[in-house]
Amino acid sequence: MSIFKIKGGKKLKGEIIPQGAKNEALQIVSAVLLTDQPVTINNIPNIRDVNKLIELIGDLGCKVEKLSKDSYRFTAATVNVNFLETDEYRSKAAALRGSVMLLGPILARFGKASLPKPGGDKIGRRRLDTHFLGFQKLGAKFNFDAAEHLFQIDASELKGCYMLLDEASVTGTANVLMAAVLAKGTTTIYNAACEPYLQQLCLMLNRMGAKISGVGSNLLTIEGVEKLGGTDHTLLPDMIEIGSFIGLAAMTQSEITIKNCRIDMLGMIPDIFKRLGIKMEFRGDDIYIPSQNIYELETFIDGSILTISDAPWPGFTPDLISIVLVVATQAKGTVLIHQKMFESRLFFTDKLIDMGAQIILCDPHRATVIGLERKQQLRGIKMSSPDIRAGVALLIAALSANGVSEISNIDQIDRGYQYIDERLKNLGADIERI
Ligand SMILES: CC(=O)N[C@H]1[C@@H](OP(=O)(O)OP(=O)(O)OC[C@H]2O[C@@H](n3ccc(=O)[nH]c3=O)[C@H](O)[C@@H]2O)O[C@H](CO)[C@@H](O)[C@@H]1O
Ligand SMILES: C=C(OP(=O)(O)O)C(=O)O
Repeated sequence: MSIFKIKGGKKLKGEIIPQGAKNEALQIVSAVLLTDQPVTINNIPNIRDVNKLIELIGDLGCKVEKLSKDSYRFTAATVNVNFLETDEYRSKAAALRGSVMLLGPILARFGKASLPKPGGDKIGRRRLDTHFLGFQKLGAKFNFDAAEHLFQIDASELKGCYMLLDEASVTGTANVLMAAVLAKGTTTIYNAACEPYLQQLCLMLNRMGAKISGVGSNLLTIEGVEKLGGTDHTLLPDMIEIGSFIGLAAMTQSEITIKNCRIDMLGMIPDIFKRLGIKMEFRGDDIYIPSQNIYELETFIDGSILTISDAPWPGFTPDLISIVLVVATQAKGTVLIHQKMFESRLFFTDKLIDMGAQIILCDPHRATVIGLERKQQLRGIKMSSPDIRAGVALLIAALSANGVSEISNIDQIDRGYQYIDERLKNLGADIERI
């Protein structure tokens, strides 16, 4: 497995284009199984998780044509549902969380499916109850084979109904929605996740002939239809990459322009980075971040210490909490970082502490960061990337640090960030894949 070797402390400069969104790609690519007609998807990132899902779709019998470096045409005229029971499927699906979203479309179109435990980051408990309860409400019957660790699902007749999701799960909402578009009658999903990627999925399904209303809200109404047709779809820029690049610019005192950001879809992401004291300008649809020596953390209006926490959309995404935390280590001021959703995403702070950061890990969900205000640079060390976002946070720390760092387990980074070393080199970073 490769390692990133980084010589830190260099200011970077230039323009960077965000990749197509990983977590949107996983929903949208799964949805191609809902129709026997061709679906063309543009702006697909060349990253491990998405490539694996495309491979799985191909293994299931869907015709996959690569039209250009980031466009694919999928035609799922025939699908071999029995492939879901093979060892090959099981080992491939176990490698990525997104594989769980194949279930909704397969149940909707073929009435049966099986599911091994999906993969994804080990960042805390990641329940699938929302998915399963939603399918059950639509009439699916589950059988868990404990010995094989396999769920067998029979959904020969899905019927629309009202459901209140037990939590606003992103992949759970996408999955149940994809099952409901072909169910008989009307389904109402309350407490639906409503982040931009789900909005994109709804818009694409409507273009395919689905009847979904309430897009962008937490109350989706879906009138089931008999059949869906083909469409073209372009993925949004990856908002987590955009946030990561804002953090990178601030931490390394770099002047960076992030191109074509779809700023209208970023929700509160720019505002949260502004609360860290990071200056940025919106130039058309680009975000320009000037080189900044000191950035000062805001306090709350009453003068008390700022807390930054995650919440389901339109709250701040949990996937950027690790990036905010690392950026705060060089800020002026103190901030409490509260990762509410996942209980194992802050343990990487021990590596930042080894690098010289001032952090108190209060409990698995909360860390207080006392900014160094550039009085002291972080120092390069050897470390391993525990999950995708902590991996990038550590990469940002290493790029800002004095001396050489080595980051191992970079598969975790590669699963979500396309050609990251090449793109950072283009900005002037001293990074090598060894
Ligand atoms: C492939 C994909 O798209 N992955 C994203 C997706 O994962 P995923 O869809 O797996 O995450 P969920 O939205 O289900 O939420 C993750 C966990 O947060 C907790 N939870 C969730 C909602 C809620 O209102 N309250 C609550 O406590 C639950 O314990 C849940 O297990 O959404 C997560 C939350 O934005 C992101 O971190 C992941 O990057
Ligand atoms: C946690 C993430 O991904 P996954 O849900 O695929 O593990 C992420 O994208 O930050």
